Amino acid sequence: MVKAVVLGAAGGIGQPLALLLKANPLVTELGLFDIVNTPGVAADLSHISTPAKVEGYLPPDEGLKKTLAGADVVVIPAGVPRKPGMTRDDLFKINAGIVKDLATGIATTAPKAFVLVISNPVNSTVPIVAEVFKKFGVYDPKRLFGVTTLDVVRASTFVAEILGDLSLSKDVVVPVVGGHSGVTIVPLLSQSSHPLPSGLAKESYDTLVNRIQFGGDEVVKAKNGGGSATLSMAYAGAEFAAKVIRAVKGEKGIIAPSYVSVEADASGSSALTKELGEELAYFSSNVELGTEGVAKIIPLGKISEAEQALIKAAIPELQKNITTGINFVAEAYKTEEPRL
Ligand SMILES: NC(=O)C1=CN([C@@H]2O[C@H](COP(=O)(O)OP(=O)(O)OC[C@H]3O[C@@H](n4cnc5c(N)ncnc54)[C@H](O)[C@@H]3O)[C@@H](O)[C@H]2O)C=CC1
Ligand SMILES: O=C([O-])CC(=O)C(=O)O
Repeated sequence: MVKAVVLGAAGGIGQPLALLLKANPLVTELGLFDIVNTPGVAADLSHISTPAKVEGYLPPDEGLKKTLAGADVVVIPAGVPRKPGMTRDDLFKINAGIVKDLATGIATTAPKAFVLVISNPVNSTVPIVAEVFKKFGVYDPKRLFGVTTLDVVRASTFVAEILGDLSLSKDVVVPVVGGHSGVTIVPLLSQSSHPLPSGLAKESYDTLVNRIQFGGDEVVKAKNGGGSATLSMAYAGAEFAAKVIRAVKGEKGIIAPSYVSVEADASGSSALTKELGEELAYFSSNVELGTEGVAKIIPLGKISEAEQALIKAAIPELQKNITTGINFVAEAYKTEEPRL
């Protein structure tokens, strides 16, 4: 029995993500929460002939609590998306408060759930969830994930394009590490399961790296004010959620990159710190998943000089984003009690 919950379920990501979770035969219950439209979305999905029983709630009448009751996996795509000209950090002002409130709901109703954060800026919203959980004394770093899967999905697609065969994209695996915004997105193309053409010009390599780092902007620009990636994000989010669910159900050896607290695995994190030459509280790296969430943080291993330079450029930005998230919660609790 697995209860999956989507918070922000009526949105551009929320709806297709809920559809894909409803299509997952391992999900037996699907809880949908949003400030609008969830009863309609739930009624619609409930007619699909798959096992999950679907329920949708709105804020009044303890809707959040009802949605979260008994949740095993909670995915959060609630919040505002970017418009052209904005960075992900520009979303912080609105999304930080939304994520803090939803995290409070999870901490008080489903503190053991695995929490998968999609809402941007992920580099800061994941620390926000952690800080809220700490205030309620229910924090387990193994159970908190920033969803960076879309970067991995994009890397697979763009590498397959360069190799001239899109049918390869489902098999191409490129670790993408760091965080989830611009220069903090670091593709380790030297570790691609399908090596790049040996004669690839430096300029083409740089273009590929830039496209993976700024793939989100490509979509924001094309949507021209209509938001950011939703369908590819729903696909990526459902893929990651499916991996977490399979691991929790006992499947061994499942590995996926995710933005996690380095506290989730002490030995992995000290190896990572050595590699980075810097202590970071959160970092996206390949993670082995297990029944309790993060089983192991896998260090970067051998990377190229170009990748080392990319990581060096990512670290100060990541540090700043992490501190912003932590400070936001500390500030909020100066003037309010941590309660739902
Ligand atoms: N991690 C990643 O790779 C990606 C993250 N994102 C982020 O995901 C977020 C959502 O994007 P979209 O679905 O396109 O936006 P959207 O505006 O289409 O949907 C967001 C939904 O959240 C709901 N919402 C707002 N406040 C809420 C609250 N307090 N409780 C519950 N629901 C609430 C809204 O009613 C709306 O239905 C954005 O922050 C976006 O930047 C988007 C793409 C990729
Ligand atoms: O670009 C955005 O704002 C949404 C996002 O995170 C992505 O598509 O990677």
